[in-house]
Amino acid sequence: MTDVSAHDLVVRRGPRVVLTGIDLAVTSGTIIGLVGPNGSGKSTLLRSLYRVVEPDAGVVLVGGSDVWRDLTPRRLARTLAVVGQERPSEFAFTVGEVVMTGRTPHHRIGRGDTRGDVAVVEDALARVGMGEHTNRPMSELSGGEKQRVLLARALAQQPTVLVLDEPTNHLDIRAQLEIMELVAGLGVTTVMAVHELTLAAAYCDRIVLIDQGRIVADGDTRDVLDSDLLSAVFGVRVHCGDHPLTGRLQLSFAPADTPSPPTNDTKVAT
Ligand SMILES: Nc1ncnc2c1ncn2[C@@H]1O[C@H](COP(=O)(O)OP(=O)(O)OP(=O)(O)O)[C@@H](O)[C@H]1O
Repeated sequence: MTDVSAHDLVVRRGPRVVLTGIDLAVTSGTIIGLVGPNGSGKSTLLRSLYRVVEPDAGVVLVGGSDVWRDLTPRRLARTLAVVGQERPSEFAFTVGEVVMTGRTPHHRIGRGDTRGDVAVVEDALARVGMGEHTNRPMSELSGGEKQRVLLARALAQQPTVLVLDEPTNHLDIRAQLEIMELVAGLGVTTVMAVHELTLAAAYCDRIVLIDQGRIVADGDTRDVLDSDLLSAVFGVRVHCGDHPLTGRLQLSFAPADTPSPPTNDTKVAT
């Protein structure tokens, strides 16, 4: 098991400060949901965790190692797998070939794929419901199928840390729930950026709310996904209630200027 932390991170892009004063601690085996408006800095924070954006100040530790000073990208990839927003240029390859690239960090240079690698790839594809698609070209897959394949590639890395940037992008509602159930069942330390706040509420152990490059709340799901806080950050009306089917937190939204119906007795932020 591996924990992840960030200490006093600052990221600048040209004259802009994109992230500042970021402190984050992710305990082994927990799922953290990173939520916030467009452009608030979620992807930049994730990219600094997976060693693509080097912070201008501060430190990122994965399993106690400083990702920039102690780890090469290859060594980090033996521990940490990513499903990012970047779309790889691998669409000339088959599904099986793309997922097999997840085994590369574990290969000695020059070693070919083993039967063990093939078994890991088959298992990863089966887990995301793509076991029948191994030989199809990536170029012909739908957006949701591609997203599942990219998750399978991350699983094939056999990581102890997963970083997911909008993992349910392009997925239909059933697939969203299946993927979140799968991730929750892995028991792997997970940091994910999520726009679907009801999904974040259902599957994350903790929520970190980020706005304009700063963490504005970090805590239990029901404390952070609070109607007043979300209303202030997103500029919309928010209703928090219990999901009628699961009892988990459920959120509904309306434009800021929406009047309440006459007999509304539920908690709604204005
Ligand atoms: N390389 C860059 N150069 C200039 N500005 C950048 C760069 N990368 C990110 N930014 C800016 O930093 C801010 C944060 O971007 P980021 O992608 O981290 O936001 P986000 O919260 O992931 O947004 P979204 O929800 O829209 O995906 C944005 O305003 C973005 O335009």
